[in-house]
Amino acid sequence: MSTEELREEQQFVSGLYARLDALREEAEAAVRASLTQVGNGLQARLERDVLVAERSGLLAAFNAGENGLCFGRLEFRDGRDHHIGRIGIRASDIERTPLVIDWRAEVARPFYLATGHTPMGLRRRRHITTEGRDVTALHDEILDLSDTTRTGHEGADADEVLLAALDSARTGRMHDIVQTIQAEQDRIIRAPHHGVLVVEGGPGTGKTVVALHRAAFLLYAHRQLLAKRAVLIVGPNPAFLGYIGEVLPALGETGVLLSTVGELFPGVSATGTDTPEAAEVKGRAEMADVLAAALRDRQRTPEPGAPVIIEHEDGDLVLDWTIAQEAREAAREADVPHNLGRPHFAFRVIDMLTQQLADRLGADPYGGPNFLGPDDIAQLGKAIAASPEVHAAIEELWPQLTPEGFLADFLEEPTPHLRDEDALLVRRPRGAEWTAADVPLLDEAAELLGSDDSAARAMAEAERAKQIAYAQGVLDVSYASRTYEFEDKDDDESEVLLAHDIIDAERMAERQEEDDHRSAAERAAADRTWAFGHIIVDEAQELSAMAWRLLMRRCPTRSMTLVGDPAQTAEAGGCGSWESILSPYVEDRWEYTRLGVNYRTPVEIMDVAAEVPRVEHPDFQPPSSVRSTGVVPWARRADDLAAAVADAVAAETRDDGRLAVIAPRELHDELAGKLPGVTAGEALDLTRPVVLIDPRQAKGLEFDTVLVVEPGRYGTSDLYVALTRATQRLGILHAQELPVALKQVAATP
Ligand SMILES: Nc1ncnc2c1ncn2[C@@H]1O[C@H](COP(=O)(O)OP(=O)(O)OP(=O)(O)O)[C@@H](O)[C@H]1O
Repeated sequence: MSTEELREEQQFVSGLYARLDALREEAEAAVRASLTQVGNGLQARLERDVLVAERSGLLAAFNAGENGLCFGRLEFRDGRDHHIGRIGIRASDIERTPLVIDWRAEVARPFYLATGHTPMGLRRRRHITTEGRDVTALHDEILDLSDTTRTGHEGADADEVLLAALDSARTGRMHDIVQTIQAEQDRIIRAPHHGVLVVEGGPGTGKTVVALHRAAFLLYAHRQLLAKRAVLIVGPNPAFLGYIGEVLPALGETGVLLSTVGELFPGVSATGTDTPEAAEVKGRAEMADVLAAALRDRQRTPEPGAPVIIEHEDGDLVLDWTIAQEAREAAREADVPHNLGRPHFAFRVIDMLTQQLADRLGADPYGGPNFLGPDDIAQLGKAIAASPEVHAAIEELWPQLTPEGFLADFLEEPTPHLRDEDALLVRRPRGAEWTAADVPLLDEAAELLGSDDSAARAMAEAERAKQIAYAQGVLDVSYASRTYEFEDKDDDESEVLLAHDIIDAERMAERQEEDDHRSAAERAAADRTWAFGHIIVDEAQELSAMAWRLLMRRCPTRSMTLVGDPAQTAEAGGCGSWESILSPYVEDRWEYTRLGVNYRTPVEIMDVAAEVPRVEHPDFQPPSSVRSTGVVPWARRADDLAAAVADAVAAETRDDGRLAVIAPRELHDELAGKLPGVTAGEALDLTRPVVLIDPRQAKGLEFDTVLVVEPGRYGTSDLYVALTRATQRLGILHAQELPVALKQVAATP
């Protein structure tokens, strides 16, 4: 191995870190200085905010650059020579020469796509491995076969770097894969952002990690739009979101909101749980009509012949079926949400009651015209409109409702709108905790109800227009700030990232509203009506039809990436096929793509796991595993299951890496008692060496070693998920019979 090459690369990388340090210090100093700057007036505040925002964004990127700043090098046949890194950095010279190119730039693509067959102009591709700031290894691939120059770092196996990454011990947190993105993954990451892209693939094919890199790529390629509208990533549960939460910050990206569907109704935290059957009922598409019908029932009339009598200073008012019916029709014809229809209803009722009173008070006993003039009638109308009794009667017939109040009423008594057997499943007393399956229903209710904030909106809009106009002026004069070091686009269209690109006038103005310094993602989290720039849904196969309605409302442009695996569907309410999910929203205008290589599970484990779906689908083909470890899965029968699990955990725990015991929930208490220091329950800490989870919690996660306990009690898809979580070793412990699919697993005493 040539130490000279290594030394030269080290020198380059050290220089790069020195530049990173300088840039970071500059940015920190700028933030500090701006924060202490007490300028006078709005302009000074705006300028300060611009600076703080752009420098803070840069700081996040610089901090991300600390680990694995530079990991590749491309030498082209035409003499071009580029280093590839996590972020782009330029030198301080007058030309602002790119030192390292952002992995997302077009010019970096051959790093991921070039092959001996299609070298994309490359002579040599180098993988640079670093630990901290030290270069520890180089792997070179010669792509131009006529080139006879050798560096001494040509590896026998081009996949060495990938395999080292796949073999490494797990930490309980997902890591980025910028150094080893595979060609099939690269195409998905960089696919155009318009429209719906479905990414399907079996366990371990990189769906999640690819989706996260896609978010990073889209934020890079469409920064202006997405910094403003933010990207939403939806995952199945909070533990999973914790597991993937470090990937985007490690790529320098912060404009992303990670959320479960249950967290998407601001002000409501879904702490309750539903039975799977209740969740299934609540998730059905027909619930939209059911809620609409329940709401129509809240728009009432008195029974014919049993009018509401309202005491009034000028005599009783009779609000009968005819008046209420006519007012209700008029309000419904307005075709607006319920709460916005209420003023229409109230207006008609007041109008008709006024007429009623006027007819009575001004009647000419001799049959002539009414004595009252228009002014008198207007006076009567005012008095009626101000009457608390009249308001109470209107409220009774067409109440002002909140989504929470309306849904709580509905769940307390879901008949007659639901069939008896379904009503039995979802019925619950008022005041019960909200569940994740309630959130799409609350969102639906909010849509049906609307809120009468038109006056407030008009005022806010006028104020905003003023702010935008002013902020635009400030931006125009204050940007001589071409001090960005970022390499942001490929060489051909090389362009320095301007402050304008990061903060435009609109966003600037938004920042000013009530001194609102939150990021777009933070503001989006607090706003039910926020329209995201792009939505990524992981484990998309699990979402109910009602959850899809909620998500589609959050993404009117339908710029979405959906990743999932129908074979892993666990929720009874999960949608059956991509067609059935998507056709109501985009018909057949969506792209479908598949990932076919399993990067997680070695072939020995996958052979065992694949037998599970094959019981029902004999032709089932799992993704092909990229690795083989020679370690064969085992099964052990034990009467004292908890003791056997404790022994197995002791035997399988390694110094580094993570072990998961996956067991049915009802065994958790007993198992936890035998596993000191284990983490379990809702507040899981996945970074701990041993975790105890049930199959649903295991979704999307991975561990070095997995012990699956009592698999006979799992459903097919839960079992398939559980068996495909290990990167190295799989053991099965059972007291009951093994399911047929696992009978072949080597039994150990
Ligand atoms: N190109 C790659 N380089 C390095 N590691 C990779 C690559 N692709 C995938 N991986 C790793 O493979 C593992 C599985 O990836 P991921 O969790 O994204 O798969 P998945 O398809 O979402 O799986 P599942 O459906 O089972 O949840 C992760 O550890 C991921 O980092």
